[in-house]
Amino acid sequence: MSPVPENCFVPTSEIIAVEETELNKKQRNIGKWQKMAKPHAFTVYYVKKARNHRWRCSDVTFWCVDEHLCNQWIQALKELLEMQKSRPKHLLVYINPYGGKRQGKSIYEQKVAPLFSLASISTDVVITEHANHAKDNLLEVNINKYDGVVCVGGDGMFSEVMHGLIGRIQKDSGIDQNNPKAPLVQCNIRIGIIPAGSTDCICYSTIGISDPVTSALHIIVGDCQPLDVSSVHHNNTFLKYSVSLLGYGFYGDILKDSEKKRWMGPMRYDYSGFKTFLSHHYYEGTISFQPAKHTLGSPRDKDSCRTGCYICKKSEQQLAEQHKECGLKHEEDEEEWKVIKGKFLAINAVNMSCACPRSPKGLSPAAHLADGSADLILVRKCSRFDFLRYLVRHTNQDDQFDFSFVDVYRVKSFQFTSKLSEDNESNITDIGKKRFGQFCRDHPACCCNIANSTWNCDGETLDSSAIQVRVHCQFVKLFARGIEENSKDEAVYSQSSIEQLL
Ligand SMILES: CCCCCCCCCCCCC/C=C/[C@@H](O)[C@H](COP(=O)(O)O)NC(=O)CCCCCCCCCCCCCCC
Ligand SMILES: Nc1ncnc2c1ncn2[C@@H]1O[C@H](COP(=O)(O)OP(=O)(O)O)[C@@H](O)[C@H]1O
Ligand SMILES: [Ca+2]
Repeated sequence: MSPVPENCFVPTSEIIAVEETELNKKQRNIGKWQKMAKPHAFTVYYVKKARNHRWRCSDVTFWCVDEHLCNQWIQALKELLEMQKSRPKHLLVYINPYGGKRQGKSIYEQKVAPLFSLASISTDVVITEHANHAKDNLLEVNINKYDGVVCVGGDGMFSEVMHGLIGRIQKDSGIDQNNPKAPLVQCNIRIGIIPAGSTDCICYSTIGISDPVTSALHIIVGDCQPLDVSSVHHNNTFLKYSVSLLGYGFYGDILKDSEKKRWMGPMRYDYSGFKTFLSHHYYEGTISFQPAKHTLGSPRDKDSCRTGCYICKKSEQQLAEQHKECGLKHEEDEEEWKVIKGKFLAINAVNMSCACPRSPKGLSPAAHLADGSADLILVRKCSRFDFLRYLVRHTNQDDQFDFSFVDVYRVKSFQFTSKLSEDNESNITDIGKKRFGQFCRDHPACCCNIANSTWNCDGETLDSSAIQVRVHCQFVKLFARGIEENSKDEAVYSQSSIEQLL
């Protein structure tokens, strides 16, 4: 029997399974049970909370002499489990075998599949053979027979599955995604993430750790965490959806360089990060945005989004009211736009904190998972030393927004146009541009922008630098509980409380 502290409790919502247990001879001959003629037993598997938001599957076995009483307990506990209606029974799983350190398949088989089978969850597993395999598959599969979709991989793999699901629902509902103002249909099929990628920021920012067993347990207990999603358009063409980082300049350049170095695995981001830091390119452009007046929070808040967050709840209520009023004209279009022109080292729009193992508090520590807004972070041209000071603050407790060259706004929509595309539109000759480009390549130390940067959209590059972005409140749902406050202290478990009842 596993050692368990005295006088503790397990919420039924965190029981994973209950099974009748066959006692072997050795077990029967220990302790007080050896005097029993024929002991009967059952085992309760439950979520045990460890440090740093880590969840583990623990078990405790209860013995008694009375076979009938033992069966009654098994029956009663199984009925309690049956009452947990939000738990998934049948899941569709996509595994990217090439994500991160290429361990997706073994992580799933060794750590996740045994837990799913313990929790009586049946699965259909697809090991992807090429990029977009999962996305294309989701457009044709019979999704109604599943209680959710699980992706094993990184942020890129999550993004692929999310695009498949959202695209499928819009297609089924006859919505044209190319129309930036189209009333999109929410995605109510929950997505689970088993982290096996390079950054795993979506997983880390939604449960507080990047750990496959913890994620599997969040899926099993059937929690639901809504997430804001940004739609990205270029004029009237749909480009992508984003849930974590939409980054131009620094993070766009890192991504572009790192794609050529996939063979390095997750290390490619550190290598390309160092290179991009040294290149110190800045980009000129205009950013216009609509401030998110509906949300209660601000990006400089000291508190961060946690399980049951009241700011996200308030946005949920507002969303429900908006749905009721649907058909009435929204004033969104008439609301004020702020316009900022400048030279930027980085433009980052984040729908969540973007916490990850590299930066446990993330790019915007007070961003909310489901408040219907994104935090727009503008890092203007500054010295290399100052930019390094800014980056280092992502890894310690100091405020990364407390710099004269950094501005942060909470927004519900924004647009960006680079100076180069503005100039192109005003018909500056290409020849002149090429000469300018040549000049700068010959003098790399000058740091000026010889070309546009690229947008990094959850780890995928976008084809266009001029984009229009709109945040859709609580647009997708995850199998997750959010990040729990002091999870270790709250959770206390016991064997003796149940044992005494037997
Ligand atoms: C001096 C150290 C400074 C460290 C600063 C770390 C800030 C890290 C913030 C990371 C935010 C990540 C947002 C998430 C993005 C992901 O969606 C996306 C896709 O993920 P996937 O591959 O799992 O599919 N990932 C990415 O785009 C990768 C972002 C790259 C993060 C690495 C940054 C390293 C920077 C190193 C700078 C080195 C300066 C050294 C100076 C001497
Ligand atoms: N079988 C496959 N072969 C090649 N690429 C794939 C495959 N399956 C998925 N992908 C693509 O790989 C990209 C990166 O995957 P991801 O799991 O996020 O890993 P990483 O975190 O290392 O970038 C995603 O954009 C996804 O579309
Ligand atoms: Ca948000």
